[in-house]
Amino acid sequence: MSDKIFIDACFGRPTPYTPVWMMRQAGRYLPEYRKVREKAGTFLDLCHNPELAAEVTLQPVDIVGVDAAILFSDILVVPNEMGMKLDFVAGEGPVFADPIRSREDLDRLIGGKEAAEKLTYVYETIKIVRERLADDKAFIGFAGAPWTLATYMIEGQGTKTYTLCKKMMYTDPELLHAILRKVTDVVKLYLEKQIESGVDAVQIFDSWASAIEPSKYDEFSWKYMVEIAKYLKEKYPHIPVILFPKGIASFVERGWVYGNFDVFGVDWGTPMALAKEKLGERYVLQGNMEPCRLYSKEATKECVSSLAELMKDGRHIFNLGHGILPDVPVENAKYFVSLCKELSRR
Ligand SMILES: Cc1c2[nH]c(c1CCC(=O)O)Cc1[nH]c(c(CCC(=O)O)c1C)Cc1[nH]c(c(CCC(=O)O)c1C)Cc1[nH]c(c(C)c1CCC(=O)O)C2
Repeated sequence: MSDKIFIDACFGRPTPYTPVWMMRQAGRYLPEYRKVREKAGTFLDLCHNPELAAEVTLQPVDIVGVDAAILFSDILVVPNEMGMKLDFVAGEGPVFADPIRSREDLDRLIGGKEAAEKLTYVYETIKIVRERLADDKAFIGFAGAPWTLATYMIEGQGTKTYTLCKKMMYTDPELLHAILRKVTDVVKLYLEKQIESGVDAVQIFDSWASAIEPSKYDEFSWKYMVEIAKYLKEKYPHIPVILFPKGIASFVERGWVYGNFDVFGVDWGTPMALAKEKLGERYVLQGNMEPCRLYSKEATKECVSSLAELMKDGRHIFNLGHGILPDVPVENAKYFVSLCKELSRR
């Protein structure tokens, strides 16, 4: 048993209630976040400032009452430290000025240990949070899945069609694999360093998993996530690993998911009952309320009640099925968190 119910839940141990946190819980829906963000300057300035990044990491624990803090940073600091210049353009999201289009572009990037060692501000943030976080709360570190990171590195920005990375998938798969290999090797060391700096668990976000057709998903994404998980589980068996591939209900349906990790993050497009039937004995399940339900207390209650009933035997962690949106009323986020605890109390 751990002093943190989130960690017990990740390992499927009995807990007094089902723990809850929200993806993207440190962010713009909180006025306290917006205040710190203004003081810091740009979004990247905030990521680079350990004192302020630690402050916003802790905000949702204090304000909303979640059972775990998630490191405040962004998945894209990794390619940024590999040498790709990153900007967050207001209204447009992240932009890389020099996307990868060739082997030469890739070869220019820093890899392995050298890249992982440049992320010192992240490790500093973790050390500060560790000191300030209450003993009964868990601290989650994270990274982007190699595929999701590669989509930004190749396209140069967010995309709805993924044309350039999918063109590469079918016309030059060796180059795409070389990119994924280089990113995978950095992410392994990056997460290892997060663990050494003090996080209690890690989550890998494959937010754009659904862009890949099912017969290619394993080859271009999942196997790299599983490789990272295996590396971490062999070295740190006591640290739960959570994998979140968004939009792969068809795999869940076939019970295809494999790998040595602890928690499977269920997105909002996959029915939790299906995930429970197909994967619930092998993995603890996290999720999966549709984030837009947070706009309505009635819609929130309807979902939390049915999740609590379905998962009343445990092996569950409450979360949204993707990130919280910036204009959700804070009061509704608090309501969600307290309802999850209340309705799952054993
Ligand atoms: C795809 C992705 C990104 N970043 C992330 C993902 C995977 C998760 C997901 O699918 O939502 C992960 C992420 N980004 C952020 C966190 C912080 C921790 C948390 O609270 O979960 C985490 C875990 C902060 C952030 N990352 C970003 C913000 C907003 C920046 C601001 O304050 O202006 C925050 C709080 C910026 C960001 N970062 C990214 C985009 C597309 C954007 C712009 C869109 C947007 O604004 O939401 C890339």
